[in-house]
Order: sequence, then C-alpha cells, then structure tokens
Amino acid sequence: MAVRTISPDVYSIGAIDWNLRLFDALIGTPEGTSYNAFVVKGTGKTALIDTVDPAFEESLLKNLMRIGISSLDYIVINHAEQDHAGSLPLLLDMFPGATVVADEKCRDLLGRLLDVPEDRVTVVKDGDTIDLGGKTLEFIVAPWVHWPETMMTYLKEDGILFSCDLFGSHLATSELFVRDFTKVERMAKRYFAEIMMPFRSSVLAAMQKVAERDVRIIAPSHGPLYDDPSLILDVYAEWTSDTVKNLVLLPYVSMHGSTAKMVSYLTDALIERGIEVQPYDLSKSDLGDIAMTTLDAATIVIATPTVLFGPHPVALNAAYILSALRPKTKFISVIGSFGWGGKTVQTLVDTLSHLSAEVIDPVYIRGYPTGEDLAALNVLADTILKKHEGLLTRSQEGSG
Ligand SMILES: Cc1cc2nc3c(=O)[nH]c(=O)nc-3n(C[C@H](O)[C@H](O)[C@H](O)COP(=O)(O)O)c2cc1C
Repeated sequence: MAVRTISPDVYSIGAIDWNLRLFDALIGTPEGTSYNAFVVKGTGKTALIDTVDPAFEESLLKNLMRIGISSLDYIVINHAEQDHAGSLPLLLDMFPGATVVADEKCRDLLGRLLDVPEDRVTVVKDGDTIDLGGKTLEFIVAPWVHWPETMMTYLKEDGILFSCDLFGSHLATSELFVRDFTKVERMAKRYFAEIMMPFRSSVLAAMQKVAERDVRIIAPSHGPLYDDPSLILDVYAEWTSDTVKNLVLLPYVSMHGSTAKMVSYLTDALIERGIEVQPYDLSKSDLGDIAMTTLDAATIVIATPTVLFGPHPVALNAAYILSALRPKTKFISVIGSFGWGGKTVQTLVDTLSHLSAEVIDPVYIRGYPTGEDLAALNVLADTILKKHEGLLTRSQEGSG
C-alpha cells in the first residue's frame, strides 16, 4: 500500500481493502473500505495514530519502514475496535519503547479485547496535549461516536483532525483527498446511517468540539480525507438535524403476492398525493440502502404477510435493525395480509418502539386485497399526507 504525504512530516500509511464486501458480518461494503493510519513526525518524537485491521498489519510495518521509522514513541489509539487497533499487539512487540496513548475507557477495552498490558498505556483526558517537537497533538474525547471510548486527535500546527470513525466512509479509493464529493457523499451518508445514526446526540457534541478548532483537514479512519472540511461538515449538519423529508420508506416482503399488491397500490397512492416513496423488496435489497433512506424518511411503513403467527422473519429483522439505528422517523405503520390470525402488527409496533414515532392505523387484511382493502390504503395515504403537511407547517413556524 502506498505511503502518501498529507502535509510536511505527516503521512497516511494505512491500508486500502478493495475487496471487502461485508463488514462486521453485518454491513455491506459494496465499494470496499480503508483502514487509515497516520504518522506524525516531530523534531523530537514520532507518533503513529491508529493502526490497521490485523489482516493488513504487514503492510503497515512495511510503510513504517518506507518512511524510515525505526522507533515509535507513541501509538495513539482513538478507538479500540479491531479494524483500527487490531495491529497493536504486533506493534507493541516490534516497538518495545512505544507508549500507547488512549483515554481511560479505551485502555480498559484494549486490555479486554487485545490483551494490551495496562502499563504500556498512558491515559489522556479531554484537552490533554503531547508535544512531539513542533507538532502538538491534542486529544478530544468523543464518547459514543461509535463506541464509549472513542476519541479524536487534533494536530494543532497543521490544523489536521484525525477524526476516527466520525466523518468516515466505507470507500476504497486511490484518492487521498476527496475530489468527487457526489460519489463520496453517498458512501459517507450510508456510513452515517449505519454507524453514527444511533448516536446522533453524541455526534452533535463532537461536532461542537470540532467547530471550536481551526480544522483545515479532516482525516477519518475510513475512506478519503477532506482538505475542504466544509463538504462533510455541511452534510453532517443536515444528517444530525431533526429534519425529515416528505418521504415514505416502504420495506416489504411477500410470498404469494397479496402484500406485494398492497405495496404497489400504496406506492401509487402516495405518488398521486405528491409524497416521495421508496419501496424496497426485502428479499432483494441491501440493508445499507434502506438505512440511508431512513435518514430522510418522515414515515416508515413495513409491509409483511403473517408467517407462523408473526411477521415474516425478513420483515422482523428489518424492523429490528431500523429500530436499533434510531432514525428520526416521525410516523410508522404496518400493512400486509394474513390467512387466519397472529400477532404481526403488535410484534412490529413493539419492535419499532425505540423510534418514539406515532403509529398510524395499520391496514392489515385477510387474503388478497379487495376493493375495500384498497380503499383503506387510500385512507392511509391521506393520513400520511396530513401528517407530513403538519410537520412542514410546524417546521415553517419554527423557522419563522
Ligand atoms: C409458511 C407460511 C406460514 C403461514 N403462517 C400463517 C400464520 O401463522 N397466520 C396466518 O394468519 N397466516 C399464515 N400464513 C398465510 C399467509 O399469511 C397468507 O397466505 C397471506 O395472504 C400471504 O401473503 P403474501 O401473498 O403477501 O405472501 C402462512 C403462510 C405461509 C406460506
């Protein structure tokens, strides 16, 4: 993997994982990812900031050699997750004089996850600094910007924020800095929806700390870097806001066509009312795309038949994940078809209860939809329209 210079004596030496297609055995990564690691050389001391996934530890060592590093003074660990800290045990063997720099919670997790001895770790607090000689590292503790121990590191003289997972994207690219933001924005949005959305208030607190500093370069731990920070800061301001769009997310599954017919009818009914709608056939769709849509959707309608007295397991899985991601969705509903009975609607409403969204009356029918059932879907579309108009009015009053 190539070494790239970010600014004088600051290098990007991480690894690009071009072929990764599934991260954490959960998240699709259609465009691969990178594990970014950085070296900052001061006149007196040298620091490595984060490591790489252990599968790439050899390439990290080679890159250290390429830039003439024979000893490391500090290894800053912003996040204990293995894709960033996983090469630490090898590095601690290779560089016996190196001290790990981490916050207290991170020290604890490094011990538990990677068996890193406590006496190799120097604990830092929010605002602490280390002077490398003409290069000052400031540590910005950012709990729950993914995990409880996360922190960021700010290189004062160069205005570089090593932001850890914040502002990251799962994107393998040969570009060090973002050049085509339209492409990167999609991957950054997906990353935000899948990783950061459950921690929106913590992200906002971290962004406040970023705003207090003169940040000229943002260097996240996944994906390309930003030499125009406003690109990513502006979209994050929107994503972390409470604003939702006049959009319905409609994830569905259907075995024999009854629920599919209802989805198709409701989709048209929403379009006719000027409401944007995004149906996803759960048997074919990527959860990352669905997660991204939840970021904007004012309403989620889950459509499923009853299977073994409850929702189809694919729909239940989607509801569970959507609930865990805690989108800012304001309204939820359920539509679908059953044969004889079950607890589908209640199970889904209970599963989505984390969202604190208002439940709009479900349309749950027996068998193939009749004219009366389709009329009920028109009523549902009318209700969604009224609810969305109410949101718009409230937000206009709020801004007026
Ligand atoms: C494997 C299987 C299990 C089912 N279990 C139930 C059930 O527990 N309760 C029920 O009311 N209907 C049950 N049904 C019937 C379906 O809910 C019903 O046929 C429904 O109309 C199918 O909708 P779809 O055409 O959208 O797949 C089951 C159907 C299948 C194929």
